[in-house]
Amino acid sequence: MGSMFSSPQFTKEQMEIALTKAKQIVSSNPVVVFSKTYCGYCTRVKQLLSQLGATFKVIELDQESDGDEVQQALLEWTRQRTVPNVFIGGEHVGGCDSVLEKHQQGKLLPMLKDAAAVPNNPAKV
Ligand SMILES: N[C@@H](CCC(=O)N[C@@H](CS)C(=O)NCC(=O)O)C(=O)O
Repeated sequence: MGSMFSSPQFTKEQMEIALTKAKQIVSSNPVVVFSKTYCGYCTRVKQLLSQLGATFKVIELDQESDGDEVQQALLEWTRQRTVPNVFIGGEHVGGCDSVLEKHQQGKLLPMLKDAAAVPNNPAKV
C-alpha cells in the first residue's frame, strides 16, 4: 500500500522522465492543454481557447506512447488526474470547470494576455 499518488505500474525512472517532459512542455508554451481526443470537456476547452484567439499547445494523452505516464506525473504534480489539465503562463489552472469559471469571471482573457497567448485585440466571446 502506497500513498494515493503511488504508481506501481511505472518505474521511478519512467515517472521522472514523464514529469520532466510535462514540465518542459509547460515551461515552453504560453498555454498547454493535456487532453484526450474523445473527451468532451477537452473539446469544450479547446473550442473556447480557439474562440478567444489563443495560441495553445495540445497534448492528446491517448495518442502519446507515454500518455499514461504523463497523466500519472500530472497527478503527482498538480493533484489532478482528469483531462483537460490546463496550464496558462506556466501556472496550473485546472480542468474544464476551472477554465469556464475563470472565463465567466472575466479572468481568462487577462490570463491569456499576461501569458502572451492572445494578440492585442482578440475576438470577444
Ligand atoms: N470536472 C472535470 C471533468 C473532466 C473529466 O471527467 N475528464 C475525464 C475524461 S472526459 C477523465 O479525465 N477521466 C479519467 C481519464 O480519462 O483517465 C473538468 O471540468 O475538467
